Amino acid sequence: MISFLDQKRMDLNYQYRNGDLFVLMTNAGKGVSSVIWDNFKPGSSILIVCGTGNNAGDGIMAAKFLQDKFRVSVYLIKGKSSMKTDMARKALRSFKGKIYEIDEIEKLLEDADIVVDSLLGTGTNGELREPYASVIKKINKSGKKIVSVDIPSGLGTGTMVHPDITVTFTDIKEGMNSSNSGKIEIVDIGIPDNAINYSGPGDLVYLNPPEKDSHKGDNGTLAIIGGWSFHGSAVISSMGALSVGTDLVRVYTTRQNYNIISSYNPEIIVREVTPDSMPLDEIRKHKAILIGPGMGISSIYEKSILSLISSYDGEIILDADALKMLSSHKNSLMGKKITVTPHRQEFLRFYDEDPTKGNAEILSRHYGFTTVLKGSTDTITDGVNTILTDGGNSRMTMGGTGDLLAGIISGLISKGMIRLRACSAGTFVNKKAAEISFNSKSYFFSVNDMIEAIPKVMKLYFEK
Ligand SMILES: NC(=O)C1=CN([C@@H]2O[C@H](COP(=O)(O)OP(=O)(O)OC[C@H]3O[C@@H](n4cnc5c(N)ncnc54)[C@H](OP(=O)(O)O)[C@@H]3O)[C@@H](O)[C@H]2O)[C@@H](O)CC1
Ligand SMILES: [K+]
Repeated sequence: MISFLDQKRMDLNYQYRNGDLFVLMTNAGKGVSSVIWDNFKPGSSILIVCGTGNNAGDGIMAAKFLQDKFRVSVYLIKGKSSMKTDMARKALRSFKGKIYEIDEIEKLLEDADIVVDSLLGTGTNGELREPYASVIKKINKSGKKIVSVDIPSGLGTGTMVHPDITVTFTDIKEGMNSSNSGKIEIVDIGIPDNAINYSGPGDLVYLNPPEKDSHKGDNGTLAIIGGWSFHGSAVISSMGALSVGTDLVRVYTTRQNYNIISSYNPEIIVREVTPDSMPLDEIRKHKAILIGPGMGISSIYEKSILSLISSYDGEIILDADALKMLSSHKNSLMGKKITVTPHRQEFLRFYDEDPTKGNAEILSRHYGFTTVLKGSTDTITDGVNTILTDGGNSRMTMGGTGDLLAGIISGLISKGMIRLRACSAGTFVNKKAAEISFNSKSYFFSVNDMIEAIPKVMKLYFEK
C-alpha cells in the first residue's frame, strides 16, 4: 500500500537519481492501454478526461497507444495552456490526435463508450475545487464504462469518480478498495530500486512546515544530555537540531562546561546538572531527548540516565557514549521509542555482532529500535523497512559529523517526523551538506561549513 506522500517521495527520488519521469509516464500510459485492450472491444470510442498534472500525462500517453485500435479523443479540463508539469506538457506535445478544451463535456461524454479518468492522481490535496467536482459528477452520471488512472479522481474527498476499473501503478494507493475503485489492476511501471530503497530529497516530504498560528515549541523541543566530558559534541548536536528548524534546544551539562556551551550560540539554552542529579520533570517536557554526545561514561551517570529513560514516554535518541553505557541494558529499552545511531565500532560494542545491514535489521526487529548504522553508506532500518543513504565524501571521517547527524535526526524527530523518515531524511541532509561543503572547500571543509550548509540543503529540497 502506497500513500500519496510515499508516491511523491518516490517521484522526487526517482528524478534526483534518474532524470525526468517520462519513461515512467510512458510505461504508465502503456499499462492503461493494455488493460483497455484486454477489457474492451476494438473500435470503441474512448474519451480521455485530463486534469493538469502528471495523472493527465499518463492518460495522454495511454491515448497515444490506444489510437491504433480505438477512436480516441482527449479532453483537457483547463485547456492546453494550464498543464502544470513539464512531463504532462511533453506528453501533450507528443500526442497527435483529437484534443478538446473548450467544448462542453456533456456532448463528448455522450459520444463515448469508455471514459478514461485522468483528472487527478496522487497530487490531490484538500477538498475538490471546481471545475473538477462538476466534471466528476457528469462522468458518474454518464452511464459509460469508466477506467480510472492510478486512483479514482477525488478519492479521499467528498466527491469522487466511481470507476469500473482502476489501473494503479506499482501498488495499491491508500484508501483504495474494490467498492470505491472497481476492479483494481496493478501495473508495474518499472520504478527502480534506487527510488524506493535509497534516501533522497523526497524523504523531506514527510516534514510539515510550521503552521501559521503555531507557538514556540510546537515545531520541536529537544533536550540534549551530554557535553559533560566533551562540550564540543553537545554544541555540534545542538547546531544540527537548530539548523533543521527545531524551536528549542536545551543542553543539560556540567557546571564546568555550562559557560563554554552557552557562549557558543545564544540560541542554545543550557542547564547545569550534575550527572547523578537531573531535573527529570523539566527534561521530560521535551518532545525528544538525545542522550550521549560528549557525555563520557561513568557509573555515577548510569543510574540517572536509566531512571530518565524508564520514566519518559517520548522519543529517545541514543548516540556515542550512551550506546556504550547502555549496551548491557538493552532489554530495559524495549517498549520505548528508541532510535540508535551507532557507527560501525559502536554497533559492534552495543550489539556484539558485526556491523552489517542484516544485523542492524535483526537488532531493530528484536528490540523495536530504529537503527542508523553510519558508514560510507548509512543503513536505516526499523527491522521491517530498510533504507540506504549513499553520497557524502571521505572528509566526513572528521570528528563531529556523527554528533551533527545525531542532532539533525533528533531535531527532525522532535518536529514530529516518524523515526524511520527522520533518519532517512536526516542522513540525506547530512551527506548533502558535506557534498556542498566539499564543492567549495574540497577536503578542507569543517563541521562548521556543514552546519552552514544544512539550511541551504533544507531550503533546496523542502517542498510543500
Ligand atoms: N512514481 C509514480 O508512480 C508515477 C506517477 N505518475 C502519475 O503522477 C500522478 C501524480 O501527479 P501529480 O503529482 O502531478 O498530481 P496530479 O494528481 O496529476 O494533479 C495535481 C493537480 O491537480 C489539481 N488539484 C490538486 N488537488 C485538487 C483539488 N482538491 N481540487 C481540484 N484540483 C486539484 C492541481 O492543479 P490545478 O487545479 O491547480 O490546475 C494540481 O496541480 C500519479 O497519480 C500518477 O498518475 C506517473 O506519471 C509517473 C510515475
Ligand atoms: K485519476
